[in-house]
Amino acid sequence: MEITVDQMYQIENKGHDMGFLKKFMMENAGAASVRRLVDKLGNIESKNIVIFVGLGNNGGDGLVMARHLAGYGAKVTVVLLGTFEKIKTEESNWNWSILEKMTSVKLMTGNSFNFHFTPDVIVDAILGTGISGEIKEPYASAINFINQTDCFKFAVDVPSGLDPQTGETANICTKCDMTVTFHKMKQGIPKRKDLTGELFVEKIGIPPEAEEGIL
Ligand SMILES: NC(=O)C1=CN([C@@H]2O[C@H](COP(=O)(O)OP(=O)(O)OC[C@H]3O[C@@H](n4cnc5c(N)ncnc54)[C@H](OP(=O)(O)O)[C@@H]3O)[C@@H](O)[C@H]2O)[C@@H](O)CC1
Ligand SMILES: [K+]
Repeated sequence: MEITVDQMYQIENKGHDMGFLKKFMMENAGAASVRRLVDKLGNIESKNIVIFVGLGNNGGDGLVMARHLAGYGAKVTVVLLGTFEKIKTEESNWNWSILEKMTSVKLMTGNSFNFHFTPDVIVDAILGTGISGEIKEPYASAINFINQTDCFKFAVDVPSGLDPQTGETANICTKCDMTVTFHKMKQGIPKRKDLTGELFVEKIGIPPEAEEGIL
């Protein structure tokens, strides 16, 4: 069953109100994403993985992935597209503060994408269901960088720039090899397999009762 983005937000909020906090959903989303990536790529030890992170909860999922990937021995670089004071949500902030204590993950902020290595994998955790309008900077430059780099590209929830409700793209959008979306498929995403690559839906622990009265 495919759902609307609005239904997804209602289910997420109801689950949170039941006591299954968004930070737990985020943890499960990031962990499930890493499992899919490892299933696909096999041993990722010593692989260079760059995670582009937006300031909303899509970015938060990317921060969770960073911690899990470091646990697999990958060389992880996180590029926060802004400054940490501008992170929008409590759960993303919480995950950022954990990474600040981890020397195994390299943290970069701002809009310069000068790496002293070629990424093996890029994780696109820039924009998810919160997208609206034309893509602004520095997100647009990050999306351009991703599209110009030759490596495996993984989209968290939806390729950034793709509207998960309509399947329409903004002025710019990442083209990915794999996408993992959460809880249930959103209506617009499967219309654009050309941008999602292999597409999976992962459960993230939201109680089915959170759907009551919504679906
Ligand atoms: N559903 C679930 O159960 C769960 C969902 N989870 C995850 O949360 C994600 C949704 O998070 P979200 O609501 O924080 O929105 P998100 O996509 O991060 O974007 C908001 C940010 O983008 C910005 N922005 C917007 N448009 C822009 C533009 N055109 N150009 C530039 N910037 C733009 C906007 O900035 P603003 O316009 O407010 O200044 C704001 O900073 C969802 O996709 C999934 O990955 C999981 O954690 C687990 C549970
Ligand atoms: K994304």
